[in-house]
Amino acid sequence: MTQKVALVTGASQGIGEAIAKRLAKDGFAVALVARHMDKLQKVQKEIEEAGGTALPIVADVSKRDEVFAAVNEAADKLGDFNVMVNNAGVAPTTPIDTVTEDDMDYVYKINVYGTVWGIQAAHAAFKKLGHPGKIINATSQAGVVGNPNLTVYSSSKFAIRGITQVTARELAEEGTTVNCFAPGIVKTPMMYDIAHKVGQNAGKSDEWGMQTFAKDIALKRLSEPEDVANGVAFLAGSDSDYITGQTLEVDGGMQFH
Ligand SMILES: NC(=O)C1=CN([C@@H]2O[C@H](COP(=O)(O)OP(=O)(O)OC[C@H]3O[C@@H](n4cnc5c(N)ncnc54)[C@H](O)[C@@H]3O)[C@@H](O)[C@H]2O)C=CC1
Ligand SMILES: CC(=O)C(C)=O
Repeated sequence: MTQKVALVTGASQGIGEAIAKRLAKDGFAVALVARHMDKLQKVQKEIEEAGGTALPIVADVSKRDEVFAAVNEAADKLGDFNVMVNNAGVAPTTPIDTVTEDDMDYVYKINVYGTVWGIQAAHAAFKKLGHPGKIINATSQAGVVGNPNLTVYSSSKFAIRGITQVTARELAEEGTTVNCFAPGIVKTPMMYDIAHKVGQNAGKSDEWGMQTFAKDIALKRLSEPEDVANGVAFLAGSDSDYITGQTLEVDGGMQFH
């Protein structure tokens, strides 16, 4: 049997890096996409040292042609295309009165447009290869319940859940599933940046900022990137074949619905 191929965007650090490493461990050949080759090559080396297969590809997910080129390169060089993980995202802190047109363009072009381009490119590859696949999008607990001071980010993550539901219905006939994962408060550069701003505004430490988010976690601990990768591994594997259009919350029990 040929090796299945997954592409993970935002694979140079944080949650994307953990997902890429987990999917490689599960037997996927993994295309690693982000904007900086040196960081991707570091992740590639670690995957290969652990016995996996990884291909670094530089692309900006806000650019449609770059996302299509990345998917095509992954399919050509790795020999198939089965799973697309639209994980790349940005999360500036934006209290409502400060929101600018530039904030809206910046966040929506990466988080929302990037997800749409990723779904389109993956779907085109599945059609060309003549088989269905799995598309997995990053939303957030902040895309399930609005989070203060994150108007732009939170709303972009609500949009991703909407796009997931719509495309799950559109692609179901072909056997392709589309789901999202909703992390909680994960120890990554993104979350430490948000915590830093919250702490700074209150004249307190980054750790204090982190705990303001963490206080509502039922399981009483912050998330490791690997906690999220475990959920994504389930959505990428055959045990989730009968699940589509859903949001898998991997947040230690922050949001219940
Ligand atoms: N860290 C957290 O607590 C949470 C994160 N998430 C979501 O999980 C995903 C991953 O987040 P983290 O790993 O924490 O973020 P991070 O900031 O640590 O890493 C983001 C990754 O995306 C890449 N990226 C950013 N813009 C890009 C672009 N235009 N083109 C290609 N790659 C780009 C970065 O290079 C990096 O590899 C994001 O979609 C985020 O919104 C959701 C809930 C909580
Ligand atoms: C960054 C994020 O997704 C949060 C705070 O849920």
